[in-house]
Amino acid sequence: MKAIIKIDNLYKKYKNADFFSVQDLSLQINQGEIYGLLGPNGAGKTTLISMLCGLIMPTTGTFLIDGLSFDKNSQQIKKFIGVVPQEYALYPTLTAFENLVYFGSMYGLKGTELKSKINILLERLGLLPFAHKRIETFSGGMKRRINLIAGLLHQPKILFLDEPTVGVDVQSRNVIIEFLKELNASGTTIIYTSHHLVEAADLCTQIAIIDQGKIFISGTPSDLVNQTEGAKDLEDVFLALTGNQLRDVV
Ligand SMILES: Nc1ncnc2c1ncn2[C@@H]1O[C@H](COP(=O)(O)OP(=O)(O)OP(=O)(O)O)[C@@H](O)[C@H]1O
Repeated sequence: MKAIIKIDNLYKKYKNADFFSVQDLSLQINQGEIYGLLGPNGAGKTTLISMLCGLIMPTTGTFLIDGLSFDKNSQQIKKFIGVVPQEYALYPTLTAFENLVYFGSMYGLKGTELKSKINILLERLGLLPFAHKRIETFSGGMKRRINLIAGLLHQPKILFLDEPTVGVDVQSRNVIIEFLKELNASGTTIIYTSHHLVEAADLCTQIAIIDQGKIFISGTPSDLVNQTEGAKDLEDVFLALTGNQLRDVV
C-alpha cells in the first residue's frame, strides 16, 4: 500500500492559545482509502485537516502529501488536492452554475470542458434543474452538494471534506455518501471529518478517533469495535475512548 499522506509528530498551537489543538500526531493514510477523522467538538479535526490542505501552518512537525511538502511544493500539491470546507464558500447572489464557473476558473479550467464537467456533476448530484437559480434560494442540502462539486471540478486525486453532511436531510446525505463511494471507487483518496458515527462506519475504510489533539485509536471500523472491550458498534468505541463529558467551551 502506498502512503499518500504521512504525518510525523505534528503540533499546532494557535496564536495566543494556551494549549495545543493538535499534539504529537503521527499518521499514515494510504492511497485509495476513505479515511474518517472522528472526535468530539473541539477535538482538533478541523485544525488537522486545515493543516493538511495548506490552509494553516503547523507549529512544529512535518507531513508529506504524495511525497511532497507544502514548504517547497505548495503550488504543485494544490493542483491535485480538493478541499470542501465546513462553511459554505459560495456567492449567494450568483447562480449555482456561475459559482462553479468561478471555482473552476481558479483551477485554470474554462470553456466547453469546464461547462461539460459542471453539467455532469450537477446532474449526478441531482442539481441540474437548479443550475441557473441563485444560491441564496438553495436549501442547506443543495448548498452542501454545490460546495462538494466546487471542490472537485479539477478532479483531485485526494479530496479533503470537513463534515460534508452536517445539517442536511437524509435524501441529500444519501446522494452525497453514494457519490463519495463512487469517487473513491474511481481512484480518489478521501479524508473526511464527521460526527456521524453510523455514516462513518458505513463509508470509511479506515478511521482515527481524535480527542484533545491526539489520536486515541485507528484502524478499520470493525478493528476498532473488536479492539474495544464490550463495544458493539463505533459509538461504544467512541464513548469508551472519549468519555461522556460535555465539551462546551466559551
Ligand atoms: N483560530 C483559532 N484560534 C484559537 N483556537 C482555535 C482556533 N480554531 C480552533 N481553535 C481551538 O482548537 C481546538 C480544536 O478545534 P477544532 O475546530 O480543530 O476542533 P474540531 O474537532 O474540528 O471541532 P468541531 O467538531 O466542533 O468542529 C478547540 O479548542 C478550538 O477552540
